Amino acid sequence: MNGIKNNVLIDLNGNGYTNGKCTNGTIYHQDDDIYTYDTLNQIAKFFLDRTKVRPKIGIICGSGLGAIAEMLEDVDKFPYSSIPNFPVSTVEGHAGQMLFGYLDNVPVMCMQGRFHYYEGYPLAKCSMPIRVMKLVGVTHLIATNAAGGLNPSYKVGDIVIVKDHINIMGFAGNNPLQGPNDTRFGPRFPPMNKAYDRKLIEYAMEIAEEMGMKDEVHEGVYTCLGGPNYETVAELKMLKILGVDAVGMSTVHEVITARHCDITAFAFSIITNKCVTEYESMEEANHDEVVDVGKRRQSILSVLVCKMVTKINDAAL
Ligand SMILES: O=P(O)(O)O[C@H]1O[C@H](CO)[C@@H](O)[C@H]1O
Ligand SMILES: Nc1nc2[nH]cnc2c(=O)[nH]1
Repeated sequence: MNGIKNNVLIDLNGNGYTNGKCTNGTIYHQDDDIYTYDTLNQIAKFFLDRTKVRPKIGIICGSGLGAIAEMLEDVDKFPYSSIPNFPVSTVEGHAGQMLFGYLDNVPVMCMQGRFHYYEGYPLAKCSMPIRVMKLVGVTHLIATNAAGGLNPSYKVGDIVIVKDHINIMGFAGNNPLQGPNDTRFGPRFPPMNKAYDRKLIEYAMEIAEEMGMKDEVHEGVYTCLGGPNYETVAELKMLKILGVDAVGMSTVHEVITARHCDITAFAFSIITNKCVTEYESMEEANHDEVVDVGKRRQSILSVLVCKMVTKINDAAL
């Protein structure tokens, strides 16, 4: 059971949360959505006190892609509900736990479940785990997501290596960096023209070629809408004109937050559905299909993530 019931947020474990308190009496959350440096440092310390793993790479598993986390070895697991001041996952396909462990002997931390704006969390709260990653020593982010394929050449199951994004929510004045800027994380006005690391994109394309997947892997432009509804035909036609290839409801605010604090960012989408751009079409996007396609492709994506982790580590980027 998860969702919102009688104004109480219910997490995937059935715990209820109201006014920042878990209804079993434990206080899990602060009462507001401001994540100060001190609060984030406390969360980082919570992890560092409980695991010996000192991660260099942070991974975020998208919808239906939780198996990526299952490749980790010597794992320490922290359900989000056990972490002080941490939000909880309320979406199907997002287990809601932080894992620390090793991928091919490389120390990593992995979010098995992310936070979305449509769950009721402000963007800064959705992306605050990135700052926690920074504080525990992460230098590289690998963000994965499920997305609708707007580029007509994309097929369901294809992989899109994100080469750039369009921050549509930012156009409307909504940005995870809004509010007072803490220069311990980064500058007030961070550049974003090199948001997605070019070297990592090239590595990913090389890996795709080695894996014989060249035809299923593309470089593309991703955008994040607020959700939770999927797009209208007119909205998709507009996004196409803007140059968008893949449409989702995540990742952009995570990457902005990562780049602000100088974490190198890499992201890819699994195309879980084709965006419907014709009124005559009988197809409709639905989350069950999104999660199913993610699950079907997660073993190949896990290999891709694993090879990227090794490459980042070997190249000491
Ligand atoms: O971006 P991830 O978390 O992979 O999930 C995507 O899939 C869900 C919609 O089916 C939305 O949450 C969208 O953002
Ligand atoms: N916004 C959006 N998010 C998605 N996540 C998976 N598919 C889609 C889609 O078609 N649109």
